[in-house]
Amino acid sequence: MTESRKIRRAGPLTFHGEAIPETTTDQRLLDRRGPAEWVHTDPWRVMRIQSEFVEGFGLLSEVGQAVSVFGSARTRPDSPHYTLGETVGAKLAGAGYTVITGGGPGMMEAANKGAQKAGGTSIGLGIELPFEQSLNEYIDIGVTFRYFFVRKTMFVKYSQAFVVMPGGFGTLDELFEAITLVQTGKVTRFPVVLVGTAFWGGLRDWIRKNLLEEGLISPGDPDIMYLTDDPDDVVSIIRDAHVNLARKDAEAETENGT
Ligand SMILES: C/C(=C\CNc1ncnc2c1ncn2[C@@H]1O[C@H](COP(=O)(O)O)[C@@H](O)[C@H]1O)CO
Repeated sequence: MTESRKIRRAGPLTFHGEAIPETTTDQRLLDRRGPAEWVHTDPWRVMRIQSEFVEGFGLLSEVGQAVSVFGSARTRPDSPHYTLGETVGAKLAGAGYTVITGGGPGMMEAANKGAQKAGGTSIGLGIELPFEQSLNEYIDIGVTFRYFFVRKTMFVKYSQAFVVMPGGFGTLDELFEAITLVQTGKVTRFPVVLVGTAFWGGLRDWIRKNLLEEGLISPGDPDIMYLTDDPDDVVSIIRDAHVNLARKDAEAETENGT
């Protein structure tokens, strides 16, 4: 009778005889610490980035129709802009939209507050910053990201419109990212509504004069942005855009015979 060769199965792998490792996978994981520098390397960061996507998708994938509201982190609660942001948040919630913001103070807080007080769902997608900051107190569901670009993906993927209140560099970054995505056809069903004609009118004029007249954008591009002062308009612009898109979808389906 021949002596049977030793065998080790490790997950999908099978080792025989001399090929059997000295330790098991669990021993290598649990039995010693080893050096720690690798947690500060890019390959490990990729894993952390991946886990942020996983957490974000997991948290937000069951959220219904949602609108992201952007605006200054510095607006004070006694500012008329704050009151306007609160009203916009409330109107969006009243129309059945979940309100998503950056979860911070100022206009983000205003929109979250309005949405929550109106009985809607209020979400904050916070960002780790060099200084201590917690999510504002008007958030039902919150997550804090390490990476700006992961967080930006969440705003775009899980909202059906962007509302942009008065703000500074961060707000402008979010606005220009949104209109670039629409301009390049990366998102196709996405109204971008700027609230505050006195605040935003100058930017729209500048875009028309300097970008359109110079041929740096196409004639239809300025129209990617809607401008209004009226919170009711915000809701109807978004609703109408979605109704039009649904109608176009239905027409396309009929044409394709699907
Ligand atoms: C400046 C202060 C706090 C910053 N905290 C923020 N928390 C969450 N999100 C933020 C914060 N700052 C900027 N953002 C994002 O950019 C937009 C606002 O930027 P702006 O430069 O103030 O216009 C906003 O929509 C966020 O998504 C001190 O309190």
